[in-house]
Amino acid sequence: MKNINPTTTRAWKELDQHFKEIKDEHMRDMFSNDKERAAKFTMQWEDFYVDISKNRINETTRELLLKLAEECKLEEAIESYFSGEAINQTENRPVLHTALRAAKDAEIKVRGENVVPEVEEVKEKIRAFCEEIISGERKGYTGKAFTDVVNIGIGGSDLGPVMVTESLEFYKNHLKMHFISNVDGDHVHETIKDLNPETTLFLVVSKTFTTMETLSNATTVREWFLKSVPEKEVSKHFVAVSTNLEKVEGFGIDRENIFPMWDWVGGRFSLWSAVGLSISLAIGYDNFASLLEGARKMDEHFKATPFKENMPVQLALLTIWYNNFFKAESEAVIPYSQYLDKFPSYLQQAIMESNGKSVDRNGEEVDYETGTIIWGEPGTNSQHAFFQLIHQGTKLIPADFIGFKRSLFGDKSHQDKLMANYFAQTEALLNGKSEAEVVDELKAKSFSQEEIDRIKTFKVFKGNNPTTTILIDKLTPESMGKLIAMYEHQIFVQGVIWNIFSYDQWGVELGKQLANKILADFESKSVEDHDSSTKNLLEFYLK
Ligand SMILES: O=P(O)(O)OC[C@H]1O[C@](O)(CO)[C@@H](O)[C@@H]1O
Repeated sequence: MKNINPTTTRAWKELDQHFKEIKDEHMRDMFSNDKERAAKFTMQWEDFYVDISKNRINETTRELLLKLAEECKLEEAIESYFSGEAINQTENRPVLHTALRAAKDAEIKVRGENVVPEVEEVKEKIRAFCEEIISGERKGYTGKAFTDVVNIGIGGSDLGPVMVTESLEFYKNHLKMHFISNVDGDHVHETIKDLNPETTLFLVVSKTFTTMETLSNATTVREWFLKSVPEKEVSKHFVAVSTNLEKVEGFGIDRENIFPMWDWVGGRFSLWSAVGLSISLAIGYDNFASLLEGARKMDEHFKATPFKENMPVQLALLTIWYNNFFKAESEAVIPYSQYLDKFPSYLQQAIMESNGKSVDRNGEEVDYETGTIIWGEPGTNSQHAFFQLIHQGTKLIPADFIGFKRSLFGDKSHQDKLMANYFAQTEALLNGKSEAEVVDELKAKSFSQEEIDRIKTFKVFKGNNPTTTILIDKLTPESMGKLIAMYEHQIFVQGVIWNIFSYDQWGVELGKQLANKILADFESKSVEDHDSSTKNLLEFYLK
């Protein structure tokens, strides 16, 4: 059976027509014409309150988007996703990050074998290891307890761990965490310069153990370590997380110091596996388990909730509405919590590496837009940086506003100011400010008519800028797990509707191959085999 091109569905055609009817409607009027609007477009589940009413949709839009999901066989796709079918067809693998947080007694089969017992075994290894390191029972080569942990990894082997570790900083213990990702030697040396090898633990994290950045960084760190420590002590200070046990052993890390993972876990969805070892070390295994539990609850919500009330489904359908009908070029994610500083960068990999595809599941070039561009920064900082463009620029930028009802230190005065801004921005983006309002305001400030006429147009805000408000009770390991999993499933739904394979990343391979070629050219000092621009640049660099 051919996979469905979404643009050939009846729902798509109806959405096209519906879009023409609704595209100029102002959300201000939608609200004043329907007093029930907010209630109709709000979803509540556990500690999550998600309000999508400040979006340029009405009930018909929602119905048609749901019809699109049905025609694209979303329900069947979810079943295949969770049951371990090889939905990553270009790599012939299942996509089972959900198995990493499944209940202990769940049965999830990969190639006929239930993988849950093996997952539990690795979790037990993580738990025991973290407890020994945190308590100081397991020590470095001179008998001192560990004080610092360095995670060496890149992409999914870095972004998830660093983002969660920083997001859950409040729950952290005494261990100081460091993350080395970039192959930039300055990054490596800046990180290790003040570390004491006697009390530092290194985690080399690479699913494939072939990634140039991680192997180079790990080699440099190992050499630095061996400058002051005998080689036999490496096993006390270096552990690895990988699927590639032979390569790790080849690097000189003992088999008992390897935490395995599996090819059915995609790098950008791997923080729930042993890739999250740094998270578990930083916040303790019990908190790591709560993070997983939150994600498991979101998995259940996603599987069992009717699509109309289903948070990941509704968020995904909105992105399709803006991306494919409004032709919005990007989406912003604005967390109103400084702890979530790295959340937008984490989502950039999760979303853009997954859905940046232009060939559909039939192997044909798509003739519609896919993958959305994601960017963002925490509020209120971002209000003083790029919000001007969202409010008064020419581009339509739908934005997710993530906030928490309660702060962690309980400073109500700050929390109220932070959240006043959070609510105010979505209200301002919705309503804008009309010319009449601007004129009244200027008159009240005793501006002359001449001055009013001169400046009024600059002060008008058109409004009608869509936002989704994701309001969560409190930032905890569990709510963080739910939040991340919500976006993971949003990515899945987008991929199903766009009819693309979300779980490979062939697009990053070419650059890697060329980097290796150029590295070889540096050695041989021969740069002939390049386009003239690259050749000139290489010559200039080598001079
Ligand atoms: O964990 P590895 O195998 O070192 O890969 C790191 C990253 O490289 C990629 O394969 C490509 O950037 C990512 O998907 C992955 O997260």
